[in-house]
Amino acid sequence: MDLAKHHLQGTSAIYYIPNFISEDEEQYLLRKIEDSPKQKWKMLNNRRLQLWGGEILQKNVLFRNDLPPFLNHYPDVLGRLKFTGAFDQSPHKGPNHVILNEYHPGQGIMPHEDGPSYHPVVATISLGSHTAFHYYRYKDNESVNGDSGATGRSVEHTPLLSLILEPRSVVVTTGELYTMHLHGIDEVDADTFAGDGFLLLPSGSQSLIMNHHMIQDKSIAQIIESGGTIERTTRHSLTCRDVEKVAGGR
Ligand SMILES: O=C(O)CCC(=O)C(=O)O
Ligand SMILES: [Fe+2]
Repeated sequence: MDLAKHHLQGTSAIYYIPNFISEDEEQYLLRKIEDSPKQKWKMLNNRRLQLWGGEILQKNVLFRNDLPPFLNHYPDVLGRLKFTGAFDQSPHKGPNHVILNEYHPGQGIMPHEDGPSYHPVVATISLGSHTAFHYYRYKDNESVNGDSGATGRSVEHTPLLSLILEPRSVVVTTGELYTMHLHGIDEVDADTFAGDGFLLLPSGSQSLIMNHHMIQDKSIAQIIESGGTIERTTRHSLTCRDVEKVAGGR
């Protein structure tokens, strides 16, 4: 696959591929997720998740678990990701770890960095619903005191860049956007567009959707261009990465 064809212009290091999986594959994956044992879910305050491929327990080392067949046999999304070439420079030449996140409308994920356990390439597949995904910059020379008393760096309020992720798409983030910036999803029920590619943020300001010209879903594309609101439904995302260090060395 020619990854360069999917490069997001105006960014150093983002690739966006619509319809990375088919509708049948999406339904199959959603069924497998629904059928997964209840105890696989880790409950967080405002989201639940599952870890596949193992757990990162100490010193950024992955203690491996088998990946489920729906990731590496049918529909083999991990093989397909390898084939894009995005992971050619990573130690295992492909993702060995997947986080499944579930977001109901109104749920999201605070701006964060993914940290040093992973090779700095991340591929995220969206299932079931679109979402708006933001990258943020740290503020220069400014720190804040967090709840734990730890001093952190404060984050710019307005995203550096924003994307709409369609169901069945994959977004690949590499380089500085991964290593120096943060990413997050606002906790909103719906996304409202001002037209001409601009998203209205909860703060009232606007952010240009950088991939608006790459959107394949006609109704989503039309609302992004002309203005309007798209309700979110439940979204499942598969965040696929290569953990560099693996217990036992493989
Ligand atoms: O659900 C997403 O698209 C992002 C998830 C994420 O950033 C993470 O799990 O670290
Ligand atoms: Fe993340």
